Amino acid sequence: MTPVVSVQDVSKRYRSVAAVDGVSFELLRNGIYGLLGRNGAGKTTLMQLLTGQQFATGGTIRVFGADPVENSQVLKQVAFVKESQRYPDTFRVRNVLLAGRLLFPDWDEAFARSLVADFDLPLARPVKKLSRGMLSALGVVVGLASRAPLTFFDEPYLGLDATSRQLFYDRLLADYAEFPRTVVLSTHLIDEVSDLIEHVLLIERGRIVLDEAADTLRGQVVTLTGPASAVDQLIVNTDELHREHLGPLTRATVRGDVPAGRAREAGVQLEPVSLQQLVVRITAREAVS
Ligand SMILES: Nc1ncnc2c1ncn2[C@@H]1O[C@H](COP(=O)(O)OP(=O)(O)OP(=O)(O)O)[C@@H](O)[C@H]1O
Repeated sequence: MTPVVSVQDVSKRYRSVAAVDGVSFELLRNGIYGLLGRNGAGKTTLMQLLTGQQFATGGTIRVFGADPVENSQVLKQVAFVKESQRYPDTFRVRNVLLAGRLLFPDWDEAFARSLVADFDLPLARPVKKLSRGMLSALGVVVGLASRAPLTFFDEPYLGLDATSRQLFYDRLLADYAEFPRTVVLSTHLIDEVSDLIEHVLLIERGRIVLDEAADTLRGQVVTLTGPASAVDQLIVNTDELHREHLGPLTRATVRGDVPAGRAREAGVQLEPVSLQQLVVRITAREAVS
């Protein structure tokens, strides 16, 4: 299958900072990708590169088979919802919807209107008079109603309350089921989106350190707690992400197969690891190395 996005050895330098440092990956048609990573890891820069808003210092980027920079054929299929989105000073909420209708070929006006009602947005209010959370909700409305085949949400929910965030997740999932597309969601609220994400891209200091299906990860990462020698024997063929000592016990987080039966016999307790814990463990390890 031809990927929607193909990135090969791409870098972006800002003077001495390597914001993106030789990354290669693909985004396939119809999937919800979580683009995760710590502050300053390079997530926004990567999305700017993929949406033609920045020039790469090196490497090759193909979006729908072509270079996205100043390519209207590509860019009309791409929506980029960012926390810092600016609108013209005179715009009211309804002007933003009109702009969406004009910009995006797959825009669904009825869906946009129902989302506006869901988020309780006042159509006639000037955008600059919206609260912080309402502004974020407006971005979410545009991103969802655009039905763009490639949609980026870059931390779209600054100021959004928990109920509105849940509304976003629910509407995204329901609409995605009916109109599958490629969605990239960058967020620090990993626990909240862990059931939504089908594929994880983890970036740390400009490099991709994890590119894996979420289902694969769910079964693969565990924490073992038990006597050190028993833990050590069980994890010989795994990738150790973290280890701590709790008195006589060792607690190790690993990626790989750990035989549950043998663990039980050895008095070692196995616990699943959440996506958020996994991200914390991997980024902490990368920071040390
Ligand atoms: N225009 C710029 N000029 C100089 N440095 C920049 C510029 N934009 C980003 N950077 C640097 O590039 C690195 C990556 O920044 P980026 O905004 O992509 O990170 P991020 O993963 O989106 O972070 P956060 O989660 O905090 O939003 C940071 O060190 C940042 O300071």
